[in-house]
Amino acid sequence: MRVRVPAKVNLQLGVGPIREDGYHDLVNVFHAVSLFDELTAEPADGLELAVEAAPYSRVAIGRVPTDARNLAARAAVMVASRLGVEPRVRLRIRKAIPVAGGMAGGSADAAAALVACARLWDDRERPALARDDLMEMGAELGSDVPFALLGGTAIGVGRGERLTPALTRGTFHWVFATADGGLSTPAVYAECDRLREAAGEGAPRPSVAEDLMTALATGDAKALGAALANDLQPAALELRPSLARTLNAGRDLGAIGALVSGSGPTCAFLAETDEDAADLAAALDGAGVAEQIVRAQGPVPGATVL
Ligand SMILES: C[C@@](CO)(OP(=O)(O)O)[C@H](O)COP(=O)(O)OP(=O)(O)OC[C@H]1O[C@@H](n2ccc(N)nc2=O)[C@H](O)[C@@H]1O
Ligand SMILES: Nc1ncnc2c1ncn2[C@@H]1O[C@H](COP(=O)(O)OP(=O)(O)O)[C@@H](O)[C@H]1O
Repeated sequence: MRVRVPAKVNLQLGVGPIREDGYHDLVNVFHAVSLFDELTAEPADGLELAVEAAPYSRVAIGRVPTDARNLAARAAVMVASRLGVEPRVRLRIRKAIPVAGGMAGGSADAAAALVACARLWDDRERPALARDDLMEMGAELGSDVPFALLGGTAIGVGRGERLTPALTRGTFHWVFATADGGLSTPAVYAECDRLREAAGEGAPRPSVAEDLMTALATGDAKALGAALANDLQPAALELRPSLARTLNAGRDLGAIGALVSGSGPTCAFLAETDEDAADLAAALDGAGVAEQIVRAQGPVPGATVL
C-alpha cells in the first residue's frame, strides 16, 4: 500500500480567542500544494517504522520520532484499535515536507497512515471505516490531519478540523523557502497570545476574508497575493527574527504575495505564472536567505493511494 500526501500552506490564518481546552478558535484557509510525503504500509510481525528523506530534499529526518510518538504510528494504532486487530504493520515514510516547518508534515503522515492501514486491515467486501470515520480519527490525532485527508483548498473552523471545501479556479504557483531548525506550534500560539496581551489587544473573532474567497474563485493570483494573511506571523517573526529578511527578499525579487506558512518557519511566496515562479526560485536561491528553495503548485488532492 503506497499513499502520497501533500503539504499545506495557510492562505488565511485568523486566530481567535483561546478556548477552555487550550486551543484557539480559527478561521484557517488551507491550500494543499505539490510537495509530497510518501508512506508505504506492508504486513509485518509488529509495528515497525522507518523514516527517510526523499531524494534531493534536505528534510531534517533526525528530528522525526521513529517510536510510538510518530503521528503515523499513532494513526496506525488508532485504526487497529477501531477495527479490533493488532497493529502489525511496517510503515516507511519518505519525507519531502519540512519537519516542524509550518507545512503540516506530521499531519500529512498521519493522514497517509490512516488511509493505508484502513485499506490494509479493513474488510474489502464490507469496510467498517468510512471516509467520515477517517476524518473523525484524524481530528483526534491533530487539528490539521482532516485537511491532509481532504486536500484541495478548504476553510477550517473550530480548531481547524471542521472543513468546508472552497471554490477555486486554475492553478497557483508557489515558491517555498525552508529554514534551518523548526518552530514549535504551541510556542508560536503562546507567543501570539503574549504579543496580544502586551499590546492590550483582545483576540478578534476571525471571519473568512471575502477578497480571498473571490480571488480563489476567479483564479486571480495577484488578488490572492494581496489577500494572504497570517495572524501567527508576528509571533513567528518575534521568535525567528531572520524570517523578516527572507520575506523581504521574496517581495523585492518580485513575489506577488509573501507570508510565513502557518506557525513557520517556512516562508511562502506566490508568483503569477510558472515561469515567474522559476525565476523567483532561482533569485531566492542566489540570495542565500533560506536552507532550501522548493517550488510547488496548488491546489492538489489530499492523501491518495498510488
Ligand atoms: C498552526 C497550524 C495552522 O494550520 O499548523 P502548523 O503551522 O503548525 O503546521 C495548526 O493550527 C496547528 O495544527 P496541528 O499541528 O495539527 O496542531 P495540534 O496538534 O492539534 O495542536 C498542537 C498545539 O497547537 C496549539 N493549537 C493548535 C490548533 C489550534 N486551533 N489552536 C491551538 O492553540 C495548541 O497549543 C496545541 O496543543
Ligand atoms: N511523521 C512525522 N513527521 C514529522 N514530525 C513528526 C511526525 N510525527 C511526529 N512528529 C513531531 O511533530 C513535530 C511537528 O512536526 P510537523 O508536523 O512536521 O510540523 P508543523 O506542525 O510545523 O507543520 C515535530 O517536531 C516532531 O517532533
